[in-house]
Amino acid sequence: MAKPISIEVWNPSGKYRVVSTKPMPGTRWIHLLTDQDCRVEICTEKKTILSVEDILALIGERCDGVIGQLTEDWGEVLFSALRRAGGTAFSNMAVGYNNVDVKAANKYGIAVGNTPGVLTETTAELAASLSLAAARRIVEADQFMRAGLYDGWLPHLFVGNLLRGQTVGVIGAGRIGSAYARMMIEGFKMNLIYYDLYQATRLEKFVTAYGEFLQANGEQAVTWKRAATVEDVLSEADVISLHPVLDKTTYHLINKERLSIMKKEAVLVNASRGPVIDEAALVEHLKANPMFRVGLDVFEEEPFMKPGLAELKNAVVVPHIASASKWTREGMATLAALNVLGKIKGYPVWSDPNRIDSFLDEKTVPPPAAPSITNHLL
Ligand SMILES: NC(=O)c1ccc[n+]([C@@H]2O[C@H](COP(=O)([O-])OP(=O)(O)OC[C@H]3O[C@@H](n4cnc5c(N)ncnc54)[C@H](O)[C@@H]3O)[C@@H](O)[C@H]2O)c1
Ligand SMILES: O=C(O)[C@H](O)CO
Repeated sequence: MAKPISIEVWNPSGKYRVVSTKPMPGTRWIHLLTDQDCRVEICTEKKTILSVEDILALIGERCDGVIGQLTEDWGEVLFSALRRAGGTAFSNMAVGYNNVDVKAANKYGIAVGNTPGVLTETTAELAASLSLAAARRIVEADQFMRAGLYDGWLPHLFVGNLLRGQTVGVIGAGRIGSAYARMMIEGFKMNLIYYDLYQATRLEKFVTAYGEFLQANGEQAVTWKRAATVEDVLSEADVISLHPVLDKTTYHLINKERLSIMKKEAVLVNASRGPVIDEAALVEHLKANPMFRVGLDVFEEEPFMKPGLAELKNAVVVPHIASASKWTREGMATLAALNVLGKIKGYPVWSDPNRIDSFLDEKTVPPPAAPSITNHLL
């Protein structure tokens, strides 16, 4: 018999049963559900990554909707079980939903929600932090200090890269990629080259206007270029940050060949999804090119790093924390809960998943809508 899963229950007499596979920050998301007649069951198992079997046990015989996490494998098995339990709604507590088999969800009539917008600036700020940390060798220098090795200022000590006036490359100039680009351009007066399947018109207008502003103030204008190929970005840029969705077009987008065309002293940042980079090829490239630096928030086979990466001084590594600010994580929990509630209640999908502020204002009642449903099943 399967081991029972430990849960915390809110509003036991609620009509609709909503399960969250993890405790999530804040309590607003819980109250939004319980105020609308939901019984909320939160999995409190200590285990970090739940298996499909664990989640099947959580879904049980009757379940209206589930809030899940990007570490879980949401496919045929779970969606069919959710359907059998009478469920119609699932939401990831994440904007990325490459862990979800949307075709399987469609087959069982389950709406799939995600949490865009609320994490855009937070994630871009972490990508900017990784860019600076890698360019200026912050982690290496910190370790040096703590090891008691500093015995005085030296002309060559931890010399890194200057960002001002250099070129920032962005691959995937959607919400986060564009926010990151604006930070690097406005903050460090970098020029932009980007690659995306679509034109980033608002970003281009921003760079043009900022360039004109700088010029009017006697400074050199910043410039932008939309690249025709990924290779153009990789060969031209000094700092490159990856922000595309993960799908079959972006799997191993950065591979051995593409690493080889990058500048020897370039900085590469990844706060999108690990498999966008062939991590084994990256380790080899970092070993062969000690002046090439990376800042990584995500890894190909989380929670693991490919052999050799942890020993490399030219890599800054953090554990998938790009959206980890209190406001953002509470907002993600709220959006995920409202996606599930919206489907249960039969509300329409919000018209613009890029404008979700009205769901996040704690002082007002959120609109009767599901903030972001990716498969239009409402
Ligand atoms: N590290 C983290 O904690 C964290 C946090 C938030 C988001 N993310 C990841 O970042 C991704 C982007 O989030 P977003 O809100 O900016 O999404 P978005 O949809 O606004 O942007 C994604 C962009 O990728 C582009 N794209 C798709 N295929 C491409 C290709 N083959 N080549 C180049 N560009 C391509 C799209 O056109 C789009 O502009 C998410 O899907 C998620 O995986 C990670
Ligand atoms: O896709 C996402 O939202 C992240 O990876 C976690 O914030």
